[in-house]
Amino acid sequence: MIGRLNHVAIAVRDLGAATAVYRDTLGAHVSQPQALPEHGVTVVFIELPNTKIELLEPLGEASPIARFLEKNPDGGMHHICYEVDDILATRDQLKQTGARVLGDGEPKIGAHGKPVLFLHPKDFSGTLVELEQV
Ligand SMILES: CC[C@H](C(=O)O)C(=O)SCCNC(=O)CCNC(=O)[C@H](O)C(C)(C)COP(=O)(O)OP(=O)(O)OC[C@H]1O[C@@H](n2cnc3c(N)ncnc32)[C@H](O)[C@@H]1OP(=O)(O)O
Ligand SMILES: [Co+2]
Repeated sequence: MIGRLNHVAIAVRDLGAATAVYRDTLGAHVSQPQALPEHGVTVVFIELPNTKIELLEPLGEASPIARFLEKNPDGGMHHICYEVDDILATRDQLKQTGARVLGDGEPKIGAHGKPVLFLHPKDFSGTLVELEQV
């Protein structure tokens, strides 16, 4: 069902400051910021040899990561994204197991222009899971 690790996401209060840490302290190549108003976040991606790191900052009043940052003021690991071949078939299989698919259950287009879905952290060892169809 799940395939490659596409990215690990870290929620941050200040995307510029976090970008500077990864670029200047860790020597990473950081992409330009991408505002995703339909997802309530602004993101950058750090390409690593074997996967990507996504840094995300709240965008707008109804950001889904606002409460996470209230609980984790320094920021923190927010979600993990696995690649899947067929997101609708995977969703339907997961729903049959009782897993909760977040939102209206329909895939939305994510930062990579691909369909994504999110699964409730309470069903996956306290970890918010994102699925991206590749
Ligand atoms: C798609 C664009 C981009 C990309 O990669 O392409 C992105 O990844 S955008 C990422 C931002 N979008 C999302 O995160 C959408 C899915 N997230 C949600 O719907 C919410 O964040 C949700 C429902 C997971 C949590 O919402 P909220 O924090 O407002 O609700 P609660 O405080 O009631 O949380 C319920 C319960 O879950 C725990 N929780 C919340 N967030 C996380 C998390 N990231 N990891 C682990 N656990 C989490 C929270 O502590 C609550 O637990 P409790 O024991 O009841 O306190
Ligand atoms: Co993501």
